[in-house]
Amino acid sequence: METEKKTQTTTDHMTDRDLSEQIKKVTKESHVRAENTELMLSFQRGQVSLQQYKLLLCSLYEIYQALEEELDRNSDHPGVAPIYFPAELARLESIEKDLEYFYGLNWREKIVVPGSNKKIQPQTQTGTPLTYFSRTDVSLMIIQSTNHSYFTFQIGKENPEFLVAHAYTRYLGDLSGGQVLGRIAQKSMGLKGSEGLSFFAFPGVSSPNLFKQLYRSRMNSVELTEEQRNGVLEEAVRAFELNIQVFDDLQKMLSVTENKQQSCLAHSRSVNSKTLQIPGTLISASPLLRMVLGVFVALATVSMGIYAF
Ligand code: HEM
Repeated sequence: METEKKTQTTTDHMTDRDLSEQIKKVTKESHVRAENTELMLSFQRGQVSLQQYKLLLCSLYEIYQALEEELDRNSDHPGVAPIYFPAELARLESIEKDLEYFYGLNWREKIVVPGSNKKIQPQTQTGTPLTYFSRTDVSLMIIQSTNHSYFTFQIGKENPEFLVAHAYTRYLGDLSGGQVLGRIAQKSMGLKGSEGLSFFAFPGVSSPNLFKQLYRSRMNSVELTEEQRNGVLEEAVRAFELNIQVFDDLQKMLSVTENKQQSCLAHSRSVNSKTLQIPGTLISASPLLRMVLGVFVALATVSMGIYAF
């Protein structure tokens, strides 16, 4: 892009007083931890499942909705204007496209919640660790994402100059490791072409590397007092932590769902329930399907009994 070329030269002279260098340094350790979350390791091993990816998209939807709303609202703020690149970076629409691909046209109804977010907020305002499980796994996830949204909203209102920390963490990550992850995800899930993978595509960015250079130089052009600069650096570490937390919780949620499904089958307890719940999807279990499952479980139990005998 034209803008990329124009500012490229300015990035050759970075100093360790540059925000882009400082932010990279202070988040280095968090980056390693983010890379080593179970979810990210699944990606790197080429073992990401459709279920993991779909849940990740739901979380990202919440995160980018909050982030981009705040960036848009503060786009004229001197701390935001230089790093405001909606045409090149905005992810919300592409995530919506992917969610529509996986969940269908009425994906909003299926992935549940927002709307009730606001009522849930007092829970998160205290910064209480999100350890409790709510009614469904999906709303649990939304509560976690809301935690992220809450922080973004709060800083957008009180310290818009801190938004650069959140924007850096997500967008530069998406333009770096994210590019490789997109290709891995496509292979591991056996997706055709780019369907369901819009999140990873940046049609407005012809060269991610050049664009990252431009972005860094814009970050460095933001004028900050010493106190604000320290605040931004702290916020960046926090942004990484929030991402790690979302990934960890998402993974925990998946194992809870898997366990639930297993115990559901093992004990054939679905007498009263007409649905098998999988985050974001409700698979209706018809009476016939339930009967077949029941017979299957009974046969398995009998065969195990015979084997043990
Ligand atoms: C599988 C997981 C990941 C891999 C393999 C990965 C890999 C990479 C690589 C290779 C770079 C380029 C480093 C450089 O240019 O010096 C990078 C940069 C970056 N990554 Fe990641 N990453 C992963 C996860 C994440 C996550 C989860 C986040 C944040 C939520 C993130 C945020 C960033 C950021 C902000 C940068 C830009 C650093 C800078 O140039 O200042 N990464 N990542």
